[in-house]
Amino acid sequence: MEGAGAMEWGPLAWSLLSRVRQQSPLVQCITNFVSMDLMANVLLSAGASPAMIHSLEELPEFTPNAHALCINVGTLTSHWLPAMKAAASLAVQHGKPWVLDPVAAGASSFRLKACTELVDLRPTVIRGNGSEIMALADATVGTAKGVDSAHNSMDAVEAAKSLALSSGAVVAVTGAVDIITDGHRVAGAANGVALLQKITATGCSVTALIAAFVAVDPTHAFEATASALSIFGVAAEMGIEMAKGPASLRVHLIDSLYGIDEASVLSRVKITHMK
Ligand SMILES: Nc1ncnc2c1ncn2[C@@H]1O[C@H](COP(=O)(O)OP(=O)(O)OP(=O)(O)O)[C@@H](O)[C@H]1O
Ligand SMILES: Cc1ncsc1CCO
Ligand SMILES: [Mg+2]
Repeated sequence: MEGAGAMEWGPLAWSLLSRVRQQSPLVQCITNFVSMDLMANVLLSAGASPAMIHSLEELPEFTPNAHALCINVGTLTSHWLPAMKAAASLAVQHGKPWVLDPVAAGASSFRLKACTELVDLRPTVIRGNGSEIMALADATVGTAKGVDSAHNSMDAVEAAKSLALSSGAVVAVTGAVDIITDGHRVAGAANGVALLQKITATGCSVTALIAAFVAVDPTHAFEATASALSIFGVAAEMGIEMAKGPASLRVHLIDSLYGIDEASVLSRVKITHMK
């Protein structure tokens, strides 16, 4: 696939979603207990195939067969970390893309160190909220508010660029405008609704959706990441038209992602190059 320089974002995002639906990539998720259900359902509704498999013993047989891996440290313990590291190493060894969600990276030194060690294992994409990306880029504990962001995504643009350059990953910061950067290019995806912040694990789930999109076009991680973020936001925009609050938005978000068609993607995707 061509890069977005030569293509419009709408058709590109539609083409990637179509590939996810056709190829149904197997996405291994090592994720927190809170997000497992929503993450698996978001992946299924987009057409991908989720597998929440995290035991160290299974990884050598399972991870090489996955099309992408998503690692999320939300409910991290010292027992889970070795499996996360082993899975990341296997993914890299077998040429599979992997995506890191550094949940609450600045909440404790244990968590920050774990996230830094995972970044050293060369994720294809890192997706976090503003506070998480700033904590990780500056290697600082204490600036975050638990798993929720205390910063706007725009506050984290420079941190995202420096993390992208130091890690080699595409870095995405979610917020009112989602920022996507490889350290050189910066794009903004302006889809989504503020009420998503009142549904736990929507950020975790969009990270897994990024893994599914990168699975079908691993050599264009920047474009795949922006497209996944925008499509998720479009599904939320369509879902909110039917929702009465966070609980029903959660349901309509999944329905909208499942049913989203080409016309909706082409008319609603709002991605712009910022640099
Ligand atoms: N103010 C906003 N307006 C529109 N969309 C938003 C806004 N804030 C967040 N979003 C969207 O909500 C989703 C989750 O992003 P958020 O930054 O809240 O993730 P998070 O903090 O990691 O969430 P969680 O930890 O609960 O999974 C993304 O799709 C993002 O684009
Ligand atoms: C609420 C919560 N706590 C740890 S992980 C998680 C899900 C949102 O990140
Ligand atoms: Mg999060």
